[in-house]
Amino acid sequence: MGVRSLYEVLAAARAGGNIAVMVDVKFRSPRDGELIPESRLESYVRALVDGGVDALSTPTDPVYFDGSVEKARRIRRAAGVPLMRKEFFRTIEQIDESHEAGFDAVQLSLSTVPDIGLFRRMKARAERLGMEVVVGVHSAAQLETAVDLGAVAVGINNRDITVLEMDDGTVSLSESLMAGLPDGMYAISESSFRTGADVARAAEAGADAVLVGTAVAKSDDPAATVRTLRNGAEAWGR
Ligand SMILES: O=C(O)c1ccccc1NCC(=O)[C@H](O)[C@H](O)COP(=O)(O)O
Repeated sequence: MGVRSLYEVLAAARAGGNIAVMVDVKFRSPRDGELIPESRLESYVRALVDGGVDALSTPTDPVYFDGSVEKARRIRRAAGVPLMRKEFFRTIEQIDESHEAGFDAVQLSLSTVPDIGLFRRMKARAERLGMEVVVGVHSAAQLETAVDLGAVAVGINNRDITVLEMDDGTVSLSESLMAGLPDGMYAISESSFRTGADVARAAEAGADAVLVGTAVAKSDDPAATVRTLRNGAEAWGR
């Protein structure tokens, strides 16, 4: 089994002057419809691992993203890399459930958990269980809140999850927020990557990782796509 710490993946990328490649295993999206048929789950995840993916995430929401904790368990069994849960978290019990399902990390997004008291309790509970916490942000004000919360890592979502990512999203959001990132805080630039040039922009802005979902799911050869991204994003999406 490989490294199961997302923080370590981010630290290694920063130390090596690289950008880590994370893939969001998303079965459908409100914007694009079906992306990965359930019957392809294991072969898709194995292809990502073959391509050298550094870490994975998956949205477990069943309504909009066709995810589930059961599918997450299958991803867990198919891959030894760090696995992060994305969800419209509502309760502390979902944090316990995440740990029990084998997630290494949870992304708690300030857009979807705006109650800071609840946010703090969820974060503390996750950390007490030994999980890592990525604080999801979509604005400069949320980045300030993430700093106040003592975030180790932020996920800068270039798309707006409150409109179910129906917006186009652009890496320029990551570029502008990265300028206010404190030293020592890790950053994942998430969503809306279509070309190598987008990834190169995130890397130049100082992101430690990119999180790509739709573009990898839609590619004819997901392993080759991940490999291209890891070897230098320039050749991707041309
Ligand atoms: O970001 C969240 O907090 C979230 C919560 C619940 C369901 C989904 C959520 N995010 C989804 C994503 O962030 C994207 O699927 C991911 O970044 C990949 O985006 P894309 O490459 O544009 O498909």
